[in-house]
This record gives sequence, C-alpha cells and structure tokens, in this order.
Amino acid sequence: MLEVKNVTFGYSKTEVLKAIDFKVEAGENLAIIGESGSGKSTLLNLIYGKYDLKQGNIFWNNEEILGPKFNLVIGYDFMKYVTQEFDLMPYTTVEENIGKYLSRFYPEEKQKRTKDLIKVVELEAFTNTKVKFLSGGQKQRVAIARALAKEPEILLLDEPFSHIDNFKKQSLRRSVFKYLKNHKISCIVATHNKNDVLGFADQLLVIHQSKIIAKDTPQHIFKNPKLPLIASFFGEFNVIEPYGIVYAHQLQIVVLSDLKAVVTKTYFNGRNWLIEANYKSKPIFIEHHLKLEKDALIYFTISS
Ligand SMILES: Nc1ncnc2c1ncn2[C@@H]1O[C@H](COP(=O)(O)OP(=O)(O)OP(=O)(O)O)[C@@H](O)[C@H]1O
Repeated sequence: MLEVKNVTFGYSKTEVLKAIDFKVEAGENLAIIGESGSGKSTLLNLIYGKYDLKQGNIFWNNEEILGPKFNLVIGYDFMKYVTQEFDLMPYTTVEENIGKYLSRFYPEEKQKRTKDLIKVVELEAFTNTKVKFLSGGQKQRVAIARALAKEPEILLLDEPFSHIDNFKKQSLRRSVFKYLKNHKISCIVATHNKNDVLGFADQLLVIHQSKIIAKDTPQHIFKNPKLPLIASFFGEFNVIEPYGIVYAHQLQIVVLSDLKAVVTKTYFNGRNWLIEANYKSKPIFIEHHLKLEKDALIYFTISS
C-alpha cells in the first residue's frame, strides 16, 4: 500500500502542494486530476522520490520513499514512472527497449515477456523497428511497456495516452489497465482526460489551489461535482439556481415548462447536438437529439 501522509511541498517559498494525504491499495487505480500547473506531476515526482520532502512522509508498504539526499540513484525497484518525456534508446528496436532491463541469462523468458508486453501496448507490427522511426504515440506505448517489463508493484503514469490517436486510445487504455488489474499492480494516473478515469479508476483525487478538494470514486464525484471546475472535467455543464451545477445532459427540452430559453447556437457533437441557449440573459447548454434553429423558443426541465 502507498501512503502519502500530510505532504506539503514547494520548489521555492510558494507551496505547490499543501497537506496532501491519501492511500492507494495494492492493485488499486488512482486518478489525479487538476488544472494545468496544479501540481499533479510534482506529486508523482515526490512519490517517485525525485525530491526531498521537508514536510510529510511517503511510504510504500512501510518503506519510506526518500529523495536524492538519501539515495544516490533516484527511484526504487518496486516502482516505475512513465513521465511525459519517455527517455527511450532511439537507435535500438522496440523489442530491445522493452527488454533492456530483463535478464540476459533467461533469453527465452525475456523474449516471451517482451512479446507479451508488446501485445499489451499493441505494437506487434513494430517489434523490430528502431525507436527513432516511431511516432510520439508509438514511443509513449514503448515507454509504458518498458515500465512494466520488470513487474513493478506500483506504476506512476503522467498523461499516459496523451500522444496516442483516438483510433487506438480506447483499446490501448483497456489493455493497459486490464493488465495492471490482472497483475495487481497499483497505479497512479495524472490526467486531463475523463476517459482515462471514468471506466478505470477506483478512486479519483482532485487537486485545486494546492489542496485535495475531492477524493472519492469517479462515479460519486461525477454525480456530485462540488465545484464548476470539477464538472468541467466531465463535460458541458450549467450553474442554474436553485438547482446548482447541472450537466448539459441533465436538461431536457420539452413541449412546455416553467423554464424557457432562446436558442443562440447549435454544435454537432457526435451522438447529439449541443444547444447553446439564452436563459435569463445567460448562456446555458443542453444536449438534444435534434438540431435546432437559431432564435427558436424552447422549454426545458432539469433531471437529477
Ligand atoms: N522543477 C521545477 N522547478 C520550479 N517550479 C516547478 C518545477 N516543476 C514544476 N514547477 C511549478 O510547480 C507548479 C506545478 O507544476 P506541475 O508540473 O506539477 O503541474 P501539473 O498539474 O502536472 O501541470 P500539467 O497538467 O500542465 O502537466 C507549476 O506552477 C510549475 O510552474
């Protein structure tokens, strides 16, 4: 189990993180969200032992994670970190990069393990390609596979699928997170993408103004967003008194109701249309199955 206990940290006098406290069990998937610059990568770096802590402690199964003051080489065998930089060997193949840290004394095992991991990140067609010839997204997949090669107990992922195109993203996410669950590897994922969170995270942590402002299951946080900032992570939303924060999909256009608005713009968003309308002189957003004309008068209700 990972325990982050009351960690406060700043690069200078300004504190980037304040009183951060949470636990991650073996095999658990924890997602961290927050605006750009809110401290997500800093927190991953602290967990990895990249910096010395002045306040608070971090433990993995009772072993304290210590920074460079105490460790000549940063990091621990039981933990791997896939940063936004990847840090691969460009002149060697995908297979060699992934197998780099596996023992040469067991060539058959090494080959099988590398092959299995290439499959997890769906790079079979590039096994023998030199990394320098890969795209950014393909390199990101090699970095994930390499981090898994020696079966870490905990994996830190910073924006793990950010470079991967939408054609691949869904199946790759399922494949990687399934692998982690099946092997009981804990993981902490810093992300801006709700799709990295909703179907996969056991716990979601929201950082805002240096502090944890929400810590719960993604389902609970999605259904009860405490702040517009949290709702904005999940999709289009409105703040309508006395209802509070309501997502665009919670508004239904009906034949008649007490709530009326005038359509100002319509956006196609795949399954539905997003209707922008003027309600009490403010813009609101409604998901609707039909395109509506500008200036149309609409009535709507709000569901919980
Ligand atoms: N090495 C560093 N030295 C000094 N300040 C830093 C350093 N790394 C990050 N910061 C600052 O710390 C704050 C948090 O940065 P961090 O990279 O942790 O945010 P983040 O939430 O991961 O952002 P993003 O979502 O854009 O990746 C920012 O104000 C950033 O400028």
